[in-house]
Amino acid sequence: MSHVPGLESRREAPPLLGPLLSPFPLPAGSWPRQMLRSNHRFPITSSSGFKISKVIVVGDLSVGKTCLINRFCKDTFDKNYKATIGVDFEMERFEVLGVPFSLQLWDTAGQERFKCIASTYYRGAQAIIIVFNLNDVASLEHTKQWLADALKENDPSSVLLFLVGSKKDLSTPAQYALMEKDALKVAQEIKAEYWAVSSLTSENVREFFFRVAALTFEANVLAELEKSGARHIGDVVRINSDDSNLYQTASKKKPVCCP
Ligand SMILES: Nc1nc2c(ncn2[C@@H]2O[C@H](COP(=O)(O)OP(=O)(O)OP(=O)(O)O)[C@@H](O)[C@H]2O)c(=O)[nH]1
Ligand SMILES: [Mg+2]
Repeated sequence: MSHVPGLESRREAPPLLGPLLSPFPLPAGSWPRQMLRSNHRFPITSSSGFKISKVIVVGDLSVGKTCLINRFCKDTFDKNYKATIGVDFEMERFEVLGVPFSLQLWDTAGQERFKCIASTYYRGAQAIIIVFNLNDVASLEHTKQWLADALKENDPSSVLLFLVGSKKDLSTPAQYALMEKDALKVAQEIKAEYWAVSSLTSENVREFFFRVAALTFEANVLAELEKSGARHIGDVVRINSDDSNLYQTASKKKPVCCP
């Protein structure tokens, strides 16, 4: 299983990465519990803005949003469908090069009758994950509407977009290849990164959320640096699968370029 060096989810720290990780205690405070379900107790704000990112997960009913989050956060899979009512919530904690970082994962309801409740939680997202079922082309067609609704409450120029095809285990390779073509086209149109996952087998689930964490963390660090004016020409902030250093300062003569 691959990983991003320097980026670890707290619950799944593999022993090999021990030196990069340091345990950190749960902060005091608690979440409002109405409509929410969280496995951790955290204050909702942080003194450092880049340490928490809000991520919303949207898409048609029964495409597998809840299973995706549960596979990553709890390593569980429930084959029985239980509709999400309004929203659910999970917090996943990471450490990126020693910096505690959390993703707030907002699991929204796909059922029409709960949509207006769920949409009140869209605001302030730094990433939008739009899920569709790889075996249901209508759910892919609906992704643009889900995105449009989510973008009404967010800044389209700064939000990160992910298009996720779910239930890959149910497709034959030939069926998957066909659907992938359409999905890549949609992803290109909406400028989203495309992933195909299976919550049943776990395929790509961890890799996908680590990617979300890496990109949102990077975006937040850049935004903080811009805000504080601490960033100089020639400085590079980057996280990708080959990097072990989050922040590098390059000389002006020989800048290091982002990939
Ligand atoms: N085979 C297979 N089934 C899946 C997978 N992911 C989800 N399912 C099944 O699909 C059904 C719906 O999953 P949910 O995660 O509850 O769907 P949802 O998108 O959260 O639905 P709403 O909360 O109504 O919006 C359940 O019966 C799951 O067991 C998967 O990767 N593979
Ligand atoms: Mg659900």
